[in-house]
Amino acid sequence: MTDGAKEEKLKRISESIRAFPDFPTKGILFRDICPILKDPKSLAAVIDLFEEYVRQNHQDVGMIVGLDARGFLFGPLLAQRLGIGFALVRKRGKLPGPTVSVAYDLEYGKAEAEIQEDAVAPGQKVVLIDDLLATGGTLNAACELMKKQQAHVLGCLVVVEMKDLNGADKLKPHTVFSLVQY
Ligand SMILES: O=P(O)(O)OC[C@H]1O[C@H](OP(=O)(O)OP(=O)(O)O)[C@H](O)[C@@H]1O
Ligand SMILES: Nc1ncnc2[nH]cnc12
Repeated sequence: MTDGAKEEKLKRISESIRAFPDFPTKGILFRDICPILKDPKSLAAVIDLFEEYVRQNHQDVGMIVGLDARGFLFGPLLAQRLGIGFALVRKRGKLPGPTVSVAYDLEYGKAEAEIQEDAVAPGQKVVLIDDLLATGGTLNAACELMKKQQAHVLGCLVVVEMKDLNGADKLKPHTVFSLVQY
């Protein structure tokens, strides 16, 4: 992809993100990615850029792992493009069968992340995906789950990174690739 094509895609994506003050609680500036999904070119741009990044940086990825709920909007599309599978990390209590879970904090509350025991294989190389990185609590919990399952995290992908909350620091040594930064 040329630099010009990349710039054009990034512009279209950033124009498709809205901000809502004081949602879901006072003091939070909520970055809403819903308009990306309403615009097929913007959604395709997200997947194009993620696909190129993964092909260039994580050639040996075996599975895309997406985070509840907005990671599910992008993850399966990317996995299809790459010709690999997709696994779900869900909020606690949603998945049947044997599961493993990890508790975590996020920008506006607490939650527990869960994965089915057989979702990823020991030694499998995975890339994690979500819509947004804020404090890093959610992606960090997913990294913990991968560790418990002895899967190897190659890196994390997000559409939006809230730089001032330093989520990327919490995820070290894992890397974060983001498309739009605030
Ligand atoms: O970096 P953090 O501080 O952990 O915050 C980021 C997470 O918060 C949001 O999800 P949320 O838990 O609100 O759930 P949803 O996707 O189901 O709306 C967002 O989609 C990320 O998953
Ligand atoms: N500011 C924010 N906007 C959208 N999703 C979020 N998840 C955590 N913080 C968020």
